Amino acid sequence: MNLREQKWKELAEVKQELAERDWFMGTSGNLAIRVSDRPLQIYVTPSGIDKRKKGSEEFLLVDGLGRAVEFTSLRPSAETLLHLEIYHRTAAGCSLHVHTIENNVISEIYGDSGEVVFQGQELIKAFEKWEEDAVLRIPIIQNHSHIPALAKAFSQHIHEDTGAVLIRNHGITVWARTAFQAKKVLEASEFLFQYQLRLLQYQNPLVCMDKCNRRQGKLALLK
Ligand SMILES: CSC[C@@H](O)[C@@H](O)C(=O)COP(=O)(O)O
Ligand SMILES: [Zn+2]
Repeated sequence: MNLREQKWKELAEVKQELAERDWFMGTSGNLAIRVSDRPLQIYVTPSGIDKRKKGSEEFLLVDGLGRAVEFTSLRPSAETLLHLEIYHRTAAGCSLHVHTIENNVISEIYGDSGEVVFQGQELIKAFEKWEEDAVLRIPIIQNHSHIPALAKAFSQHIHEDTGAVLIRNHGITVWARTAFQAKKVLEASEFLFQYQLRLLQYQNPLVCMDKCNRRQGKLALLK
């Protein structure tokens, strides 16, 4: 198996696992893997397709500017520029983007603070943070519809070979050295989001109800 085939297989396997988790609702999500460095080439998912589908059109090869390297009728993911920011700035080998209810709700609850912070959670170790009092900060950026603006805002938070950024009411993008590690970071992030939401529900049921009632009150006033 040559390098390209190997990278294709690696990304296809992760894609299959994320599909089994139902993390590609409504054609959302996009994935990429580094194939070569000089010149930079990555496999990325095509735009607008159902990422649960398997076959010969799961990925296309693009260059460092996001242009298809070989003749194809497929369009690269609309968010290819975000993936490229990662590969230009770090030694990451794989990047994954998914929309889930949990990552969207967390991004809305903590969006005004610009980050969601975790501490004292075992799964922080998935981010290569091993100290007992380690703090994990996941930045939350605005969801600009202009992709170059989104990519610029996103790039401000790419500092290491492993990382994660939430895009408010949109989804999460994670990256790491290998496809396996990127999947690990993604799963750990989603675990932490689910935990945090469950905790908030138990700790603040009255606050939740109050907010809900106020919102309903507002809606009633609008009618
Ligand atoms: C189906 S709307 C979601 C898209 O706007 C986008 O956010 C997304 O994740 C998938 O875009 P794509 O161009 O298919 O890679
Ligand atoms: Zn998206």
